[in-house]
Amino acid sequence: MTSKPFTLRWGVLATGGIAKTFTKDLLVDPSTRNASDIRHIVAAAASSTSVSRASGFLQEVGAPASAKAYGSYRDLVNDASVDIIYIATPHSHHYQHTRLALEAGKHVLVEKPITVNAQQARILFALAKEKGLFVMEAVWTRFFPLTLSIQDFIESGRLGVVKRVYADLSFWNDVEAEFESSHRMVNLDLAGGALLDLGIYSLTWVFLILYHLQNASGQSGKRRPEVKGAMSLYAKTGCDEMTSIMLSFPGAAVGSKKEEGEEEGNGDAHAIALTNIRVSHDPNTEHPSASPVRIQGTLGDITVSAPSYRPLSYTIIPAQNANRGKLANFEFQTVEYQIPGGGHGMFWEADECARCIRDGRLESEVMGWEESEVVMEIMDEVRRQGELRYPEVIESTEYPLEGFGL
Ligand SMILES: NC(=O)C1=CN([C@@H]2O[C@H](COP(=O)(O)OP(=O)(O)OC[C@H]3O[C@@H](n4cnc5c(N)ncnc54)[C@H](OP(=O)(O)O)[C@@H]3O)[C@@H](O)[C@H]2O)C=CC1
Ligand SMILES: O=C1OC[C@@H](O)[C@H](O)[C@H]1O
Repeated sequence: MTSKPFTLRWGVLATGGIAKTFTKDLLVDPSTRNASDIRHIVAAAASSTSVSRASGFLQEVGAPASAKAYGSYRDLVNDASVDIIYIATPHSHHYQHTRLALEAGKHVLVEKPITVNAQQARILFALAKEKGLFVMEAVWTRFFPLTLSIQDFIESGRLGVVKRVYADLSFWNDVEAEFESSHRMVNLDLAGGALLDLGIYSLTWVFLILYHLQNASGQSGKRRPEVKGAMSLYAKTGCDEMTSIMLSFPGAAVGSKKEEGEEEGNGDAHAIALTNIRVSHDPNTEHPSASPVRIQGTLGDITVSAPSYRPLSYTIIPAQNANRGKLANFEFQTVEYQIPGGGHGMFWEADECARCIRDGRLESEVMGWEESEVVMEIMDEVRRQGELRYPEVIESTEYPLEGFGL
């Protein structure tokens, strides 16, 4: 007997670039990705600019005629026919808009980075817990079958003990010519800059392996890394244009299979997380650079194709040399993926929201609250070391504040 799929009704808050991409993915038939247990309905969208912008958006993405258009975010979160709000405003606005939705009793999927600092994230998670609502940071890369397959491979122990992860997401921009000072990539009032927009993916790859896969049993929790950052600021706006982070995970190397009774811990692991808006991880597509993500175990490497936020292949490379030969039990292989259904690949995170809400879970195990919080703490620390502070109004935890279209 097949049971009816669980239906999740979405309200889209904001009508910019990623809101369009995500909403189109919501409309992709889940059966194209072999998902028969859930379905998504685009129930409404809101623009802070005008109701006509919201209706133009709904038309453009191909939403059903029943979808409602609102000219205010508050009206959207108060719509009884909406279960979950997808927040796609600039980073600076995530805290205020997530609170708006939670206070109205709605579940939330909020674009990355969840907030501009860790304290804001903590408050949101506490509020969601108090109200019994689901909240997740929309780090879509975590939900790709490719990503889960890499994690499985490492957990199986076949790569040995992971000692080092290198991850880069950087773009070759003519910053002065391409970005007006008001552009969200460089505007400090919108928490612009490389770290929060792109560097979060480099940290994501580090965390997917060296944090997420840590075996925390028998310890008081997962081991957090020590962090050293280098940051250079863009003279025109003060946002970060280059940020490089070294992380050391003491005694937290992951990957080997432990035998019964064996001591916890595989020694240290190191990571390098890079981001830049002056030079690229791959400046010339005719002559591709080395992989932007490299995971190095004692039995071999995994390299991941660019771009690191939406890779379509990875390669497993068994370590081998004249002295030691090959100890790994796998062969060199490139594994290729396609995004099904003509979508962009954002539907997998939407499916996760539906399943969590269906099952009464307030947080996802793939992108849980604690991990979002620790990543934010690292970005706070790197900013502290780099002396980058955003304007008080967007670092604030006060709510509600004027000027956020509430
Ligand atoms: N997961 C991913 O792959 C991606 C994620 N992102 C994330 O999504 C978020 C939005 O990025 P993106 O869609 O590219 O941004 P856009 O600038 O294209 O869109 C942002 C939207 O937010 C609304 N908004 C509300 N207040 C403001 C304000 N003060 N200034 C500007 N816009 C405002 C506007 O919609 P309206 O007028 O309708 O209210 C605007 O269209 C960011 O947090 C970014 O990190 C971005 C790109 C890719
Ligand atoms: O999340 C993102 O991924 C792709 C980038 O181009 C974009 O700026 C960023 O927000």
